[in-house]
Amino acid sequence: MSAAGDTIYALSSGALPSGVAVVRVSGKDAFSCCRAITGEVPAPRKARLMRLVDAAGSPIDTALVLVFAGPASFTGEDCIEFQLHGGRAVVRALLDRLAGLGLRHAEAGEFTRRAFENGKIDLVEAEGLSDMIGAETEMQRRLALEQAGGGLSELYDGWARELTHARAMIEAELDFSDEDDIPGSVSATIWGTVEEVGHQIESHIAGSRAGEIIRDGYRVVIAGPPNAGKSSLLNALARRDVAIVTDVAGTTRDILEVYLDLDGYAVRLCDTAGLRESDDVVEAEGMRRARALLEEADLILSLGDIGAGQPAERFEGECLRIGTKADIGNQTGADFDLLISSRTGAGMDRLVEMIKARLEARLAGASLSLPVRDRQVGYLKETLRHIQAALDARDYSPEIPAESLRQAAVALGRITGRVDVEDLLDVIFSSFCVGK
Ligand SMILES: Nc1nc2c(ncn2[C@@H]2O[C@H](COP(=O)(O)OP(=O)(O)OP(=O)(O)O)[C@@H](O)[C@H]2O)c(=O)[nH]1
Ligand SMILES: [K+]
Ligand SMILES: [Mg+2]
Repeated sequence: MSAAGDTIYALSSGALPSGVAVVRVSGKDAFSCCRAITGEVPAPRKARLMRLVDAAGSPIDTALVLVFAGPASFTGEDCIEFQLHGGRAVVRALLDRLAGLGLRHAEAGEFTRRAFENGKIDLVEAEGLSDMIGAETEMQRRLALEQAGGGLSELYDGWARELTHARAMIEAELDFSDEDDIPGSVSATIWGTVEEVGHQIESHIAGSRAGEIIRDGYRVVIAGPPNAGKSSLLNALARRDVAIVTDVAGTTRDILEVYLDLDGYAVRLCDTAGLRESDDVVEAEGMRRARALLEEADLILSLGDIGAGQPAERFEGECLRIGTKADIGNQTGADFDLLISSRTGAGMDRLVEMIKARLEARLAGASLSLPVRDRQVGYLKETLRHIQAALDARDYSPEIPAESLRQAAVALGRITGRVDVEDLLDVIFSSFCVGK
Protein backbone atom coordinates (compact mmCIF):
# COMPACT_ATOMS: atom_id res chain seq x y z
CA MET A 1 0.00 0.00 0.00
CA SER A 2 1.19 3.50 -0.76
CA ALA A 3 1.64 6.40 1.61
CA ALA A 4 -1.20 6.80 4.10
CA GLY A 5 -0.69 10.58 3.99
CA ASP A 6 -1.94 10.82 0.41
CA THR A 7 -5.40 12.11 -0.34
CA ILE A 8 -7.18 9.38 -2.29
CA TYR A 9 -10.22 9.16 -4.52
CA ALA A 10 -12.28 6.48 -6.27
CA LEU A 11 -15.62 5.72 -7.81
CA SER A 12 -17.38 4.00 -4.90
CA SER A 13 -20.63 3.07 -6.63
CA GLY A 14 -21.12 0.25 -9.15
CA ALA A 15 -20.66 -0.22 -12.86
CA LEU A 16 -21.26 2.70 -15.23
CA PRO A 17 -23.42 3.98 -16.73
CA SER A 18 -25.80 4.34 -13.79
CA GLY A 19 -28.38 6.88 -12.66
CA VAL A 20 -26.12 8.29 -9.99
CA ALA A 21 -22.44 7.67 -9.34
CA VAL A 22 -20.70 8.28 -6.02
CA VAL A 23 -17.09 9.46 -6.10
CA ARG A 24 -15.38 9.47 -2.73
CA VAL A 25 -12.35 11.54 -1.64
CA SER A 26 -10.48 11.07 1.65
CA GLY A 27 -7.42 12.73 3.16
CA LYS A 28 -5.92 16.01 4.34
CA ASP A 29 -6.40 17.75 0.97
CA ALA A 30 -10.06 16.73 0.59
CA PHE A 31 -11.44 20.15 1.56
CA SER A 32 -9.04 22.19 -0.59
CA CYS A 33 -9.87 19.93 -3.52
CA CYS A 34 -13.60 20.49 -2.88
CA ARG A 35 -12.98 24.24 -2.85
CA ALA A 36 -11.12 24.02 -6.17
CA ILE A 37 -13.92 22.06 -7.84
CA THR A 38 -17.05 23.71 -6.33
CA GLY A 39 -15.73 27.10 -5.16
CA GLU A 40 -16.34 26.41 -1.46
CA VAL A 41 -16.65 23.74 1.21
CA PRO A 42 -20.30 23.29 2.24
CA ALA A 43 -21.30 22.67 5.86
CA PRO A 44 -20.50 19.11 6.98
CA ARG A 45 -23.19 16.42 6.75
CA LYS A 46 -25.62 18.59 4.74
CA ALA A 47 -26.18 17.58 1.14
CA ARG A 48 -25.83 20.54 -1.17
CA LEU A 49 -26.40 20.80 -4.92
CA MET A 50 -23.30 22.37 -6.49
CA ARG A 51 -21.73 22.98 -9.86
CA LEU A 52 -18.47 21.10 -10.44
CA VAL A 53 -15.93 22.75 -12.73
CA ASP A 54 -12.76 21.59 -14.44
CA ALA A 55 -9.33 23.25 -14.30
CA ALA A 56 -10.36 25.77 -16.98
CA GLY A 57 -13.53 26.67 -15.08
CA SER A 58 -15.86 24.87 -17.50
CA PRO A 59 -18.73 22.90 -15.92
CA ILE A 60 -18.37 19.13 -15.46
CA ASP A 61 -21.78 18.42 -13.93
CA THR A 62 -24.15 19.57 -11.23
CA ALA A 63 -23.85 17.23 -8.26
CA LEU A 64 -24.87 16.68 -4.66
CA VAL A 65 -21.84 17.31 -2.48
CA LEU A 66 -21.54 15.83 1.00
CA VAL A 67 -18.74 16.80 3.35
CA PHE A 68 -17.59 14.85 6.40
CA ALA A 69 -15.02 16.50 8.64
CA GLY A 70 -12.55 14.07 10.22
CA PRO A 71 -12.54 12.32 12.60
CA ALA A 72 -16.34 12.06 12.24
CA SER A 73 -16.21 10.25 8.92
CA PHE A 74 -16.00 6.67 7.66
CA THR A 75 -12.21 6.81 7.27
CA GLY A 76 -11.63 9.17 10.17
CA GLU A 77 -10.14 11.71 7.73
CA ASP A 78 -11.74 14.67 5.96
CA CYS A 79 -13.99 13.17 3.28
CA ILE A 80 -16.00 14.46 0.34
CA GLU A 81 -18.67 12.53 -1.52
CA PHE A 82 -19.72 13.72 -4.97
CA GLN A 83 -23.04 12.26 -6.10
CA LEU A 84 -23.05 13.03 -9.79
CA HIS A 85 -24.71 11.68 -12.93
CA GLY A 86 -23.44 8.19 -13.67
CA GLY A 87 -22.36 8.67 -17.27
CA ARG A 88 -18.93 7.30 -18.17
CA ALA A 89 -17.66 10.63 -19.54
CA VAL A 90 -19.12 12.57 -16.60
CA VAL A 91 -17.35 10.39 -14.07
CA ARG A 92 -14.17 10.33 -16.17
CA ALA A 93 -14.10 14.14 -16.20
CA LEU A 94 -14.35 14.34 -12.41
CA LEU A 95 -11.74 11.61 -11.85
CA ASP A 96 -9.37 13.41 -14.25
CA ARG A 97 -9.96 16.63 -12.36
CA LEU A 98 -9.11 14.95 -9.03
CA ALA A 99 -5.94 13.46 -10.53
CA GLY A 100 -5.07 16.92 -11.89
CA LEU A 101 -5.30 18.30 -8.35
CA GLY A 102 -2.57 15.86 -7.31
CA LEU A 103 -4.81 13.30 -5.63
CA ARG A 104 -4.07 9.60 -5.95
CA HIS A 105 -6.49 6.90 -7.08
CA ALA A 106 -7.32 4.61 -4.15
CA GLU A 107 -6.20 1.01 -4.06
CA ALA A 108 -8.58 -1.88 -3.34
CA GLY A 109 -9.92 -1.57 0.19
CA GLU A 110 -7.93 1.57 0.97
CA PHE A 111 -10.83 3.59 2.40
CA THR A 112 -11.69 0.73 4.76
CA ARG A 113 -8.03 0.25 5.63
CA ARG A 114 -7.82 3.89 6.67
CA ALA A 115 -10.95 3.44 8.76
CA PHE A 116 -9.16 0.56 10.49
CA GLU A 117 -5.88 2.43 10.90
CA ASN A 118 -7.69 5.44 12.36
CA GLY A 119 -9.48 3.22 14.87
CA LYS A 120 -12.96 3.68 13.37
CA ILE A 121 -13.49 -0.06 12.91
CA ASP A 122 -11.59 -3.20 13.86
CA LEU A 123 -10.49 -6.04 11.59
CA VAL A 124 -13.50 -8.25 12.24
CA GLU A 125 -15.81 -5.36 11.34
CA ALA A 126 -13.75 -4.68 8.21
CA GLU A 127 -14.09 -8.31 7.17
CA GLY A 128 -17.81 -8.06 7.90
CA LEU A 129 -18.03 -5.04 5.57
CA SER A 130 -16.32 -7.02 2.84
CA ASP A 131 -18.89 -9.80 3.34
CA MET A 132 -21.76 -7.29 3.28
CA ILE A 133 -20.68 -6.19 -0.15
CA GLY A 134 -20.35 -9.79 -1.29
CA ALA A 135 -23.63 -10.94 0.30
CA GLU A 136 -26.06 -12.48 -2.16
CA THR A 137 -28.53 -14.23 0.11
CA GLU A 138 -30.57 -12.93 3.03
CA MET A 139 -28.71 -15.08 5.56
CA GLN A 140 -25.32 -13.99 4.22
CA ARG A 141 -26.46 -10.41 4.67
CA ARG A 142 -27.57 -10.99 8.27
CA LEU A 143 -24.36 -12.81 9.17
CA ALA A 144 -22.24 -10.07 7.62
CA LEU A 145 -24.23 -7.37 9.41
CA GLU A 146 -23.63 -9.07 12.76
CA GLN A 147 -19.88 -8.87 12.06
CA ALA A 148 -19.78 -5.45 10.46
CA GLY A 149 -21.95 -4.06 13.25
CA GLY A 150 -19.49 -5.12 15.93
CA GLY A 151 -21.48 -8.00 17.48
CA LEU A 152 -18.66 -10.48 17.01
CA SER A 153 -15.97 -8.02 18.09
CA GLU A 154 -17.86 -7.39 21.32
CA LEU A 155 -17.74 -11.10 22.08
CA TYR A 156 -13.96 -11.28 21.49
CA ASP A 157 -13.24 -8.08 23.38
CA GLY A 158 -15.34 -9.33 26.29
CA TRP A 159 -13.34 -12.56 26.51
CA ALA A 160 -10.06 -10.66 26.21
CA ARG A 161 -11.14 -8.38 29.08
CA GLU A 162 -12.01 -11.34 31.31
CA LEU A 163 -8.69 -13.03 30.61
CA THR A 164 -6.76 -9.82 31.24
CA HIS A 165 -8.66 -9.29 34.48
CA ALA A 166 -7.87 -12.84 35.57
CA ARG A 167 -4.21 -12.30 34.81
CA ALA A 168 -4.18 -9.05 36.77
CA MET A 169 -5.67 -10.82 39.79
CA ILE A 170 -3.15 -13.64 39.57
CA GLU A 171 -0.30 -11.15 39.24
CA ALA A 172 -1.66 -9.25 42.23
CA GLU A 173 -1.50 -12.43 44.24
CA LEU A 174 2.03 -12.80 42.98
CA ASP A 175 3.03 -9.30 44.08
CA PHE A 176 1.42 -9.59 47.49
CA SER A 177 2.26 -13.20 48.11
CA ASP A 178 4.29 -12.25 51.20
CA GLU A 179 1.35 -10.41 52.66
CA ASP A 180 -1.87 -11.88 53.99
CA ASP A 181 -4.48 -9.45 52.71
CA ILE A 182 -5.33 -11.26 49.42
CA PRO A 183 -7.61 -14.14 50.35
CA GLY A 184 -6.79 -17.49 48.75
CA SER A 185 -10.41 -17.94 47.57
CA VAL A 186 -9.93 -15.17 45.00
CA SER A 187 -7.95 -17.50 42.83
CA ALA A 188 -10.66 -20.18 42.86
CA THR A 189 -13.15 -17.63 41.49
CA ILE A 190 -10.67 -16.46 38.88
CA TRP A 191 -9.94 -19.93 37.61
CA GLY A 192 -13.65 -20.61 37.43
CA THR A 193 -14.00 -17.61 35.11
CA VAL A 194 -11.05 -18.71 32.95
CA GLU A 195 -12.57 -22.17 32.60
CA GLU A 196 -15.91 -20.65 31.62
CA VAL A 197 -14.32 -18.45 28.96
CA GLY A 198 -12.59 -21.58 27.63
CA HIS A 199 -15.95 -23.38 27.35
CA GLN A 200 -17.53 -20.43 25.58
CA ILE A 201 -14.69 -20.24 23.06
CA GLU A 202 -14.92 -23.98 22.51
CA SER A 203 -18.60 -23.85 21.64
CA HIS A 204 -18.00 -20.73 19.54
CA ILE A 205 -15.40 -22.64 17.49
CA ALA A 206 -17.86 -25.52 17.17
CA GLY A 207 -20.16 -23.08 15.38
CA SER A 208 -17.60 -22.27 12.72
CA ARG A 209 -18.97 -24.82 10.27
CA ALA A 210 -22.41 -23.21 10.67
CA GLY A 211 -20.82 -19.84 9.89
CA GLU A 212 -19.14 -21.28 6.81
CA ILE A 213 -22.37 -22.88 5.69
CA ILE A 214 -24.16 -19.53 5.80
CA ARG A 215 -21.28 -17.58 4.26
CA ASP A 216 -19.93 -20.03 1.67
CA GLY A 217 -22.95 -22.24 1.13
CA TYR A 218 -24.37 -25.60 2.24
CA ARG A 219 -22.72 -28.28 0.11
CA VAL A 220 -25.21 -30.63 -1.47
CA VAL A 221 -23.73 -33.36 -3.68
CA ILE A 222 -25.78 -35.42 -6.13
CA ALA A 223 -24.45 -38.99 -6.44
CA GLY A 224 -25.54 -42.29 -7.92
CA PRO A 225 -25.02 -44.74 -10.76
CA PRO A 226 -24.67 -43.60 -14.39
CA ASN A 227 -27.92 -42.49 -15.99
CA ALA A 228 -29.70 -42.25 -12.63
CA GLY A 229 -30.73 -38.72 -13.65
CA LYS A 230 -28.21 -36.72 -11.60
CA SER A 231 -27.51 -34.04 -14.21
CA SER A 232 -31.21 -33.77 -15.01
CA LEU A 233 -31.89 -33.09 -11.32
CA LEU A 234 -29.15 -30.43 -11.17
CA ASN A 235 -30.66 -28.68 -14.19
CA ALA A 236 -34.17 -28.88 -12.75
CA LEU A 237 -33.10 -27.37 -9.40
CA ALA A 238 -30.99 -24.69 -11.08
CA ARG A 239 -33.81 -24.02 -13.58
CA ARG A 240 -31.33 -23.86 -16.44
CA ASP A 241 -29.33 -26.20 -18.66
CA VAL A 242 -26.07 -26.27 -16.75
CA ALA A 243 -25.13 -29.91 -17.24
CA ILE A 244 -25.16 -32.03 -20.39
CA VAL A 245 -27.88 -34.66 -20.26
CA THR A 246 -27.85 -37.65 -22.63
CA ASP A 247 -28.94 -41.27 -22.46
CA VAL A 248 -25.28 -42.32 -22.67
CA ALA A 249 -24.12 -43.76 -19.35
CA GLY A 250 -21.02 -41.88 -18.19
CA THR A 251 -21.93 -38.50 -19.70
CA THR A 252 -20.76 -36.41 -16.74
CA ARG A 253 -17.07 -36.59 -15.87
CA ASP A 254 -16.16 -33.30 -14.24
CA ILE A 255 -17.81 -31.91 -11.16
CA LEU A 256 -20.36 -29.22 -11.96
CA GLU A 257 -21.42 -26.73 -9.34
CA VAL A 258 -24.29 -24.26 -9.19
CA TYR A 259 -25.18 -21.76 -6.48
CA LEU A 260 -28.79 -21.67 -5.38
CA ASP A 261 -30.53 -19.25 -3.08
CA LEU A 262 -32.79 -21.50 -1.04
CA ASP A 263 -35.09 -19.18 0.92
CA GLY A 264 -32.17 -16.97 1.90
CA TYR A 265 -29.63 -19.74 2.37
CA ALA A 266 -26.73 -20.18 -0.06
CA VAL A 267 -26.54 -23.74 -1.38
CA ARG A 268 -23.72 -25.14 -3.49
CA LEU A 269 -25.24 -27.95 -5.49
CA CYS A 270 -22.79 -30.32 -7.22
CA ASP A 271 -23.33 -32.87 -9.97
CA THR A 272 -20.84 -35.74 -10.17
CA ALA A 273 -19.80 -38.58 -12.46
CA GLY A 274 -21.92 -41.73 -12.17
CA LEU A 275 -20.35 -44.37 -9.93
CA ARG A 276 -19.64 -47.77 -11.53
CA GLU A 277 -16.77 -50.10 -12.53
CA SER A 278 -14.98 -48.59 -15.51
CA ASP A 279 -11.71 -49.04 -17.43
CA ASP A 280 -12.04 -45.63 -19.05
CA VAL A 281 -9.30 -43.47 -17.50
CA VAL A 282 -11.25 -40.23 -17.89
CA GLU A 283 -14.36 -41.67 -16.30
CA ALA A 284 -12.29 -43.24 -13.51
CA GLU A 285 -10.76 -39.86 -12.70
CA GLY A 286 -14.27 -38.33 -12.65
CA MET A 287 -15.36 -40.97 -10.14
CA ARG A 288 -12.28 -40.35 -7.99
CA ARG A 289 -13.22 -36.68 -7.83
CA ALA A 290 -16.82 -37.55 -7.09
CA ARG A 291 -15.82 -39.73 -4.11
CA ALA A 292 -13.50 -37.01 -2.78
CA LEU A 293 -16.34 -34.49 -2.99
CA LEU A 294 -18.72 -36.83 -1.19
CA GLU A 295 -16.39 -36.74 1.81
CA GLU A 296 -16.92 -32.97 2.08
CA ALA A 297 -20.66 -32.95 1.49
CA ASP A 298 -23.04 -31.51 4.07
CA LEU A 299 -25.81 -33.50 2.41
CA ILE A 300 -25.74 -36.24 -0.23
CA LEU A 301 -28.64 -36.72 -2.61
CA SER A 302 -28.26 -40.40 -3.43
CA LEU A 303 -30.16 -41.21 -6.62
CA GLY A 304 -31.48 -44.50 -8.00
CA ASP A 305 -33.50 -44.96 -11.20
CA ILE A 306 -36.67 -46.70 -9.99
CA GLY A 307 -37.52 -47.78 -13.55
CA ALA A 308 -34.22 -49.62 -13.79
CA GLY A 309 -34.79 -51.12 -10.36
CA GLN A 310 -31.74 -49.33 -8.99
CA PRO A 311 -31.58 -48.92 -5.24
CA ALA A 312 -30.26 -45.64 -3.87
CA GLU A 313 -27.00 -46.23 -2.07
CA ARG A 314 -26.90 -45.42 1.63
CA PHE A 315 -23.91 -43.08 2.01
CA GLU A 316 -22.33 -42.22 5.31
CA GLY A 317 -23.31 -38.90 6.84
CA GLU A 318 -26.36 -36.84 5.94
CA CYS A 319 -28.07 -38.53 3.00
CA LEU A 320 -31.42 -38.38 1.23
CA ARG A 321 -32.24 -41.44 -0.88
CA ILE A 322 -34.19 -40.44 -3.95
CA GLY A 323 -35.91 -42.55 -6.56
CA THR A 324 -35.80 -40.86 -9.98
CA LYS A 325 -37.90 -40.95 -13.16
CA ALA A 326 -41.13 -41.42 -11.20
CA ASP A 327 -43.02 -40.57 -14.42
CA ILE A 328 -42.05 -43.87 -16.02
CA GLY A 329 -40.89 -46.06 -13.17
CA ASN A 330 -42.64 -48.73 -11.19
CA GLN A 331 -42.86 -46.97 -7.86
CA THR A 332 -43.07 -49.94 -5.57
CA GLY A 333 -40.45 -52.13 -4.00
CA ALA A 334 -37.44 -50.04 -3.17
CA ASP A 335 -37.33 -47.90 -0.07
CA PHE A 336 -36.60 -44.27 -0.83
CA ASP A 337 -37.03 -41.07 1.18
CA LEU A 338 -38.67 -39.50 -1.84
CA LEU A 339 -39.64 -40.16 -5.47
CA ILE A 340 -39.11 -37.45 -8.06
CA SER A 341 -39.32 -36.79 -11.77
CA SER A 342 -37.07 -34.12 -13.23
CA ARG A 343 -39.13 -34.37 -16.39
CA THR A 344 -42.57 -33.60 -14.91
CA GLY A 345 -41.36 -31.76 -11.81
CA ALA A 346 -43.11 -34.21 -9.52
CA GLY A 347 -41.64 -34.28 -6.01
CA MET A 348 -39.37 -31.29 -6.66
CA ASP A 349 -41.03 -28.90 -4.21
CA ARG A 350 -40.94 -31.61 -1.59
CA LEU A 351 -37.22 -32.21 -2.30
CA VAL A 352 -36.42 -28.52 -1.86
CA GLU A 353 -38.33 -28.58 1.44
CA MET A 354 -36.39 -31.63 2.60
CA ILE A 355 -33.03 -30.04 1.71
CA LYS A 356 -34.01 -26.90 3.57
CA ALA A 357 -35.16 -28.90 6.60
CA ARG A 358 -31.77 -30.68 6.76
CA LEU A 359 -29.96 -27.38 6.37
CA GLU A 360 -31.95 -25.74 9.13
CA ALA A 361 -31.46 -28.74 11.39
CA ARG A 362 -27.73 -28.45 10.75
CA LEU A 363 -27.78 -24.80 11.79
CA ALA A 364 -30.23 -25.32 14.64
CA GLY A 365 -29.41 -23.25 17.67
CA ALA A 366 -26.63 -21.39 15.92
CA SER A 367 -26.68 -17.69 16.62
CA LEU A 368 -25.35 -15.26 14.05
CA SER A 369 -22.29 -14.60 16.20
CA LEU A 370 -20.21 -17.17 14.38
CA PRO A 371 -16.60 -17.26 13.26
CA VAL A 372 -16.61 -17.48 9.47
CA ARG A 373 -12.97 -17.24 8.47
CA ASP A 374 -10.07 -19.64 8.94
CA ARG A 375 -8.08 -16.69 10.27
CA GLN A 376 -10.57 -16.17 13.09
CA VAL A 377 -10.84 -19.86 13.90
CA GLY A 378 -7.04 -20.23 13.91
CA TYR A 379 -6.59 -17.52 16.55
CA LEU A 380 -9.51 -18.86 18.58
CA LYS A 381 -7.85 -22.27 18.71
CA GLU A 382 -4.60 -20.63 19.72
CA THR A 383 -6.43 -18.74 22.48
CA LEU A 384 -7.89 -22.00 23.71
CA ARG A 385 -4.46 -23.67 23.78
CA HIS A 386 -3.07 -20.89 25.98
CA ILE A 387 -6.11 -21.05 28.27
CA GLN A 388 -5.61 -24.77 28.63
CA ALA A 389 -1.91 -24.25 29.38
CA ALA A 390 -2.83 -21.69 32.03
CA LEU A 391 -5.35 -24.08 33.61
CA ASP A 392 -2.83 -26.94 33.57
CA ALA A 393 -0.27 -24.74 35.34
CA ARG A 394 -2.63 -23.16 37.88
CA ASP A 395 -1.19 -25.06 40.83
CA TYR A 396 2.37 -24.15 39.99
CA SER A 397 4.16 -20.85 40.28
CA PRO A 398 1.81 -18.02 39.30
CA GLU A 399 4.20 -16.55 36.69
CA ILE A 400 3.57 -19.43 34.31
CA PRO A 401 -0.25 -19.33 34.15
CA ALA A 402 -0.16 -15.53 34.11
CA GLU A 403 2.05 -15.61 31.01
CA SER A 404 -0.28 -18.13 29.32
CA LEU A 405 -3.27 -15.89 30.02
CA ARG A 406 -1.39 -12.94 28.55
CA GLN A 407 -0.75 -14.95 25.37
CA ALA A 408 -4.41 -16.00 25.24
CA ALA A 409 -5.53 -12.35 25.30
CA VAL A 410 -2.94 -11.49 22.64
CA ALA A 411 -4.29 -14.22 20.34
CA LEU A 412 -7.83 -12.82 20.79
CA GLY A 413 -6.52 -9.32 20.11
CA ARG A 414 -5.10 -10.47 16.80
CA ILE A 415 -8.60 -11.39 15.60
CA THR A 416 -9.88 -7.85 15.98
CA GLY A 417 -6.51 -6.35 15.09
CA ARG A 418 -6.01 -4.66 18.45
CA VAL A 419 -2.64 -6.40 18.64
CA ASP A 420 0.08 -6.18 15.98
CA VAL A 421 -1.23 -7.65 12.74
CA GLU A 422 0.76 -5.54 10.26
CA ASP A 423 1.70 -8.58 8.15
CA LEU A 424 -1.96 -9.48 7.69
CA LEU A 425 -3.30 -6.14 6.53
CA ASP A 426 -2.30 -6.34 2.87
CA VAL A 427 -3.90 -9.77 2.58
CA ILE A 428 -7.17 -8.71 4.19
CA PHE A 429 -7.72 -5.36 2.49
CA SER A 430 -6.59 -6.36 -1.01
CA SER A 431 -9.66 -8.63 -1.23
CA PHE A 432 -11.91 -5.56 -1.13
CA CYS A 433 -13.13 -3.74 -4.20
CA VAL A 434 -11.77 -0.36 -5.16
CA GLY A 435 -13.77 2.50 -3.67
CA LYS A 436 -14.52 0.66 -0.41
N1 LIG B 1 -38.52 -40.14 -18.15
C1 LIG B 1 -37.57 -39.53 -17.48
N2 LIG B 1 -36.31 -39.56 -17.95
C2 LIG B 1 -35.35 -38.93 -17.24
C3 LIG B 1 -35.63 -38.25 -16.04
N3 LIG B 1 -34.47 -37.74 -15.56
C4 LIG B 1 -33.51 -38.08 -16.43
N4 LIG B 1 -34.03 -38.82 -17.46
C5 LIG B 1 -33.30 -39.37 -18.60
O1 LIG B 1 -32.31 -40.25 -18.13
C6 LIG B 1 -31.13 -40.17 -18.94
C7 LIG B 1 -29.92 -39.89 -18.07
O2 LIG B 1 -30.07 -38.64 -17.47
P1 LIG B 1 -28.83 -37.84 -16.89
O3 LIG B 1 -29.37 -36.69 -16.18
O4 LIG B 1 -27.85 -37.60 -17.97
O5 LIG B 1 -28.25 -38.91 -15.89
P2 LIG B 1 -26.88 -38.85 -15.07
O6 LIG B 1 -27.15 -39.55 -13.79
O7 LIG B 1 -26.40 -37.45 -14.98
O8 LIG B 1 -25.92 -39.73 -15.97
P3 LIG B 1 -24.31 -39.73 -16.00
O9 LIG B 1 -23.82 -38.33 -16.05
O10 LIG B 1 -24.03 -40.45 -17.25
O11 LIG B 1 -23.87 -40.46 -14.80
C8 LIG B 1 -31.41 -39.07 -19.95
O12 LIG B 1 -31.82 -39.67 -21.17
C9 LIG B 1 -32.53 -38.28 -19.33
O13 LIG B 1 -33.37 -37.65 -20.29
C10 LIG B 1 -37.00 -38.23 -15.59
O14 LIG B 1 -37.34 -37.66 -14.53
N5 LIG B 1 -37.92 -38.88 -16.33
K1 LIG C 1 -26.24 -39.85 -18.83
MG1 LIG D 1 -24.66 -36.62 -15.55
